[in-house]
Amino acid sequence: MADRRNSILVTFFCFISFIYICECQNDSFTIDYNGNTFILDGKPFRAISGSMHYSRTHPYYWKDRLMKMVAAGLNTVQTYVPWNIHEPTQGKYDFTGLANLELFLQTAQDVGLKVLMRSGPYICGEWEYGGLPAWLLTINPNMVVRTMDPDYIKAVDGWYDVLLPILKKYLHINGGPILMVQIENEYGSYFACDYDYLRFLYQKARTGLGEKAIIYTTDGDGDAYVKCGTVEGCYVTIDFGPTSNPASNFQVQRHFEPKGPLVNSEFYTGWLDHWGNPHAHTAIDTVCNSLDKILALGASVNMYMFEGGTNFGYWNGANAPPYQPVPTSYDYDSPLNETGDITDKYIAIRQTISKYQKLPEMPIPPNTPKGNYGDTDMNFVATVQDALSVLSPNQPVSSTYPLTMEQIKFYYGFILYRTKLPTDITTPTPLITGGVRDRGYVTIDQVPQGIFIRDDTTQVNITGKQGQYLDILVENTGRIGFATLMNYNTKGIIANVTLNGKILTDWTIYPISLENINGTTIFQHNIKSTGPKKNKGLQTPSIFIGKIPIPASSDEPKDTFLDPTNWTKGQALVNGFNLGRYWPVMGPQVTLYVPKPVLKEPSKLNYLVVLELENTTCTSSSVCKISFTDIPVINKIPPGFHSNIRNIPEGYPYHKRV
Ligand SMILES: CCCC/N=C1\SC[C@@H]2[C@H](O)[C@H](O)[C@@H](O)CN12
Repeated sequence: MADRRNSILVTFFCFISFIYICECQNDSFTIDYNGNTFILDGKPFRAISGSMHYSRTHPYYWKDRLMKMVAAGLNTVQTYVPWNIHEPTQGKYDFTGLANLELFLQTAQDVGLKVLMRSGPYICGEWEYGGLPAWLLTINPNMVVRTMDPDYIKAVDGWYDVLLPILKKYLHINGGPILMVQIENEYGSYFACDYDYLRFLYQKARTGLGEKAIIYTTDGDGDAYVKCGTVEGCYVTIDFGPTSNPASNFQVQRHFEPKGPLVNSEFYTGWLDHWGNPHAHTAIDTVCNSLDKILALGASVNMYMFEGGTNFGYWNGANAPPYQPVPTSYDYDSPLNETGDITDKYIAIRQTISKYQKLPEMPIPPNTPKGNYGDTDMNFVATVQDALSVLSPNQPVSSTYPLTMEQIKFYYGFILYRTKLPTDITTPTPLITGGVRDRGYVTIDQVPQGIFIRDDTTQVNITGKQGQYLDILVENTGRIGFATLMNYNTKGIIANVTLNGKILTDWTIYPISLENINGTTIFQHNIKSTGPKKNKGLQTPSIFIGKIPIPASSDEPKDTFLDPTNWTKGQALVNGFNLGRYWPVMGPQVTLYVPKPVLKEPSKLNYLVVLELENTTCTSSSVCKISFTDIPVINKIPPGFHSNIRNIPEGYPYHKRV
């Protein structure tokens, strides 16, 4: 009898122990330093990951892109948290629309992807100011970001108090999809090498995320980079592209992590663009041959980018020196193109992965249909000056000398500086400024005189009469997001303006909000304008509006592309959604991506609003056109280049990246 009781007790104990072990292994993610691998829920895990930035894809399409990543054999998605989209003004937070972080994390979990979370506060990524909020510059324009600068640290501390509880909730060890959290970004590439700053971030993250969370860093594959890029407690990972030898690259990681999983956090499938340079291109074979070697080593790898997406609005960043803004398209020549379509690079990468990982038994989700809507008649509304009642409805700022955008707490897009000519100027006279960031469109009583261009044109010769308006419409084309010049990022007019050597004073400053213009406001305000004036090959910066001719059909609207060919440079908004900047004369990007969800069904009016800064074929009396096409062009060969970049021939079922 006693034996029977004991055997039942032993069986029961074994059962309880088994349950306990299983429970402990569920919701666990650890590093096995002896096995050189991650352990996920008790089993070895190798991340096959791709980068997609939620702030660069319309949330309507997040699931589409993530499902395509699953279909390619990926088990993980990597993404950045852009601080500036979440805290647009200090102490005010936004987690909606493109900034809906929790929806993105929930969607990733729903499709079965784990997440590598890059929490910042700095993220680089060719994003505006590397993700840092521009209001930092109002606290102290001489702030040295990414250091223990007290003003910077106070702002980071406040932001992490908001962000970390969200990330903790979504950690895998708490039932969410996040496997591990990166702090900072390639910090070893930054001049400061401030270990106290890294320790602050690490301690803040450790406290906020808990003892079990894996916190890591990413740096370029060089000992000097990693030495300044990481700190005790963080797991070291590196990044390198497809043209080097993975085995030797990983030796750098091994210098700092003798044991543990090999991780390439950014395996470049393509590269970034700058306005005026040819579209980046990395050959498919180059990418796949190197990926094959990385996978053969048993390493975890994140493909940067897997889907690049778009810098909507004013969110593009810039590099320097020389100052080079990044285009609206963040296509990155990546496996999923800017609009999330399958490319032949996707097919080839999927094939490579299939050698190491059983592909899911699911069809590859199809490309989204594209709408070819033809020409939109664009009607002249007003010059910027004549539309100020709508574009800048609040009281303008008056100042003896020009103030920066940050000084008037207006951070992105356009700002108009106005003063009056102090005397008659009968012969062309030099108007000079050493500090317009980044392009300044000069008019005298709305007659174009020329353009100030950062790092290029600092003098414009003007003529005019005493008392006429001297206007400078300044475009902030994106804050620098990499290296030392990040600390020189104020925008607008940042130095005095002189006319014939004399400092001009008594300025009136108008922040410009293009979102205020739509199909009703222009009638409500009964804007009157004498029409753009033309001079020196330029015309007064002007607003145009048109109704997009979407046919009445049950399968409309669709994704489409705005083609501003015959226009020069400006900004485009559809139904108030800021698509981004266009600059077809410069390239490589010509068309702007219009995601389907920003369009209304055909029975309703879809308005296109354009600010054209330089010139068009139309005037106030003639209607001009902008077409909506189903074929993107982002690889125009820019002036002065004779690149061998091949056009992307269109083809079903996917776009060819040859
Ligand atoms: C040679 C410059 C290296 C700077 N690092 C870059 S340029 C493209 C990518 C993205 O910016 C990414 O956000 C960086 O982490 C690494 N990287």
